[in-house]
Formats: sequence, C-alpha cells, structure tokens
Amino acid sequence: MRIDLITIFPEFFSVLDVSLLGKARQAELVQTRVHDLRDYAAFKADGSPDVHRTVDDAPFGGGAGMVMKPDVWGKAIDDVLEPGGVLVIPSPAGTLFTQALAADLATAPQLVFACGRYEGIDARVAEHYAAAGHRVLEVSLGDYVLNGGEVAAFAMTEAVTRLIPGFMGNAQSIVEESHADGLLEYPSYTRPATWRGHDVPDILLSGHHARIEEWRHEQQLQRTRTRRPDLLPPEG
Ligand SMILES: Nc1ccccc1-c1cnco1
Repeated sequence: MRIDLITIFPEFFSVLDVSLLGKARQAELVQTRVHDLRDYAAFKADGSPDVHRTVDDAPFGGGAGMVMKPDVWGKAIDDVLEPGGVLVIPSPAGTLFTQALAADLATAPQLVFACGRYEGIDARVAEHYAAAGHRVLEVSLGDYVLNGGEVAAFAMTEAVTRLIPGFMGNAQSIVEESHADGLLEYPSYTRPATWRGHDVPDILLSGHHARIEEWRHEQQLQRTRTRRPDLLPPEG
C-alpha cells in the first residue's frame, strides 16, 4: 500500500520514520510520501508567480476564518492520486472513523490524505474527485475540534497500516483487540500477582482456559454496557 499525505506542515509526519509504521515501511508493506501543499501554490490561477504561495482565501458568503483554495488542492491531488486510490479528507463534518472503516481502507492500493487547516477545504475539491470516479471519504475521528487534519490523518494511518497482513507480528493480538469483535477489550494483568494490596482476579491464575475465556467475555460485555452502550447490538 502507498500512503500519501498532503499538508502545509510536512515536518509533522517525520515521526512516521520512527513509529511502528517505520518497521512496516522497511518491510515494504507500506510506502509513505509526504507532500507540501505550498509546493503547488507557486503560481496563481492566472499563471503569474505567487511569491507568498497562498493556499487560502476568504470564504464566499462571509464568515470568520479562511478557506483553502480549490485550485491549489487540485494541482496537488492531480499530482498524487492514482487510479484506484482513495481520497481521505479528515473533517469534523465527516463520517465517524471506525475499526470497520480501518479494515476497509487497509485493502486499498493507495490512500491520499488531504490534511486541511483553517476553516477547511473548498467543498468543490471533494465533489470534483468523486465526480471523476474516485472514492472520496470525509472522515471524523470524533465529536471534538482539532486545528487541522494532520493529527487525524496520522491516527487513521496507524489504525489502517497495522491491519495490513504481515504488519503486526502477532495476528492473534489484532483479533483480540477492542472493537475487533464489536466489544471493548477485557482488563489485562501481569506480574506481580499482588501489587499495593490489589490482587489479580483468581480466575486468571486458575489455569482453567475455558472459564478464563468465559470470564473475559463477560468482562467485555460489562465494560461495553457501562462505557459504550452504543456499541451493543439492539435488544431482540
Ligand atoms: N477538527 C478538524 C479540523 C480539521 C480537520 C479535521 C478535524 C477533525 C477530524 N476529526 C475531528 O475533527
């Protein structure tokens, strides 16, 4: 898989070289490329040089803040997006990112993250590439406000790449994770068996694997009921 990240803060993604993702890149499972959006803003729409490499402008209809220019984004995405590639636009107005969507995106040949700042990217950019036949997703990490798409793109990149076959050493650990089976993960413990007067649940020291599995599933249900009832299947 190739992952391209387009941003006005390319240095933000230098951490990709040292994270868990770094190993995958060495293993040739993932190729990542970071692109500076300002490299596509050297010339104005009329072809004259833009020494300021402007990437934003005032919103039509008024309102606070600035909107990122469609012509600059169009040049960048044209240069990067390949046939079959998915254009992912992190946005507070997007559909919610989930483990299911991460697994879906892990099968794509290419992801292009368009990391917007300010008040967002001109809406015609998503419209244009969808009309051209590309899969375009506006995706939110949750109901809170970030300053731009970079943090969201990095989180989604990690969630997706770790699901690429061969990336995680222990495939079983992916299966047992929270959200993998739709429920939150059970609590985990390790030595010492007693720590500051707190004991590990006896069942985990019993060696009775069937009962341990049953206890763990009950813990998952209990946690999901109390912390994330929205994840539970409807009654019935
Ligand atoms: N607030 C934001 C601003 C810009 C790009 C993405 C976001 C975002 C993504 N998920 C939540 O917020």
